Amino acid sequence: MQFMATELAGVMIIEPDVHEDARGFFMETYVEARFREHGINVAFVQDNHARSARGVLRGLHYQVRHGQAKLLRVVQGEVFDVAVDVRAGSAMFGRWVGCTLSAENRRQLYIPTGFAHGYCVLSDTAEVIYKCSDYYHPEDEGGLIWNDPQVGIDWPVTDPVVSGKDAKHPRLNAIQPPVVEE
Ligand SMILES: Cc1cn([C@H]2C[C@H](O)[C@@H](COP(=O)(O)OP(=O)(O)O[C@H]3O[C@@H](C)C(=O)[C@@H](O)[C@H]3O)O2)c(=O)[nH]c1=O
Repeated sequence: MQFMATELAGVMIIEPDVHEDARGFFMETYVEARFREHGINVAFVQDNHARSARGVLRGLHYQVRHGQAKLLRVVQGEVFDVAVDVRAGSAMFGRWVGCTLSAENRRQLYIPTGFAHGYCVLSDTAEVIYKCSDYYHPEDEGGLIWNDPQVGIDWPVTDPVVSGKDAKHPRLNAIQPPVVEE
């Protein structure tokens, strides 16, 4: 398992060691002690699984008081996955990082609390699974509009399919900032 830093401190790409043999493959996807060695010291309490069609864009989401660190991977298809630093007062406020996650590259993306998250689908369908460090609190959901020019995410899709909810998120300068505990 290799941990690679990104331009946004705290957001990490994790590459598994894949053991292939005549039967198929085996890989470890989460080993608490290894993650801790790399500064990822969270307790995951919820796992999610979503399937989406080509061109779907979900996000950008975070929870305001019940921040969720997330560990994402793709088990079918390919997505472009994005984290945006939305922590008020952060030197990196509004900066984004993106990474292609696919069933083929088997990469994982770790996103700490305080970051908005979203992804778009690059294959006919894609199935994303992820662990979260807090429970879903729908009343606590914060959102950032996916195409805010101030953030300038270079999405590899034009005219994506977004939910009614996601079409209404505010721009960066009007978001409700997440409460980040030190
Ligand atoms: C996120 C979530 C949704 N739901 C329900 C609410 C709703 O009826 C349905 C679909 O919800 P949403 O439209 O919010 O699903 P979705 O747009 O996929 O929401 C997710 O987007 C990505 C980008 C994230 O980062 C996640 O944290 C989460 O916010 O599933 C749950 O029951 N539990 C959950 O944890």
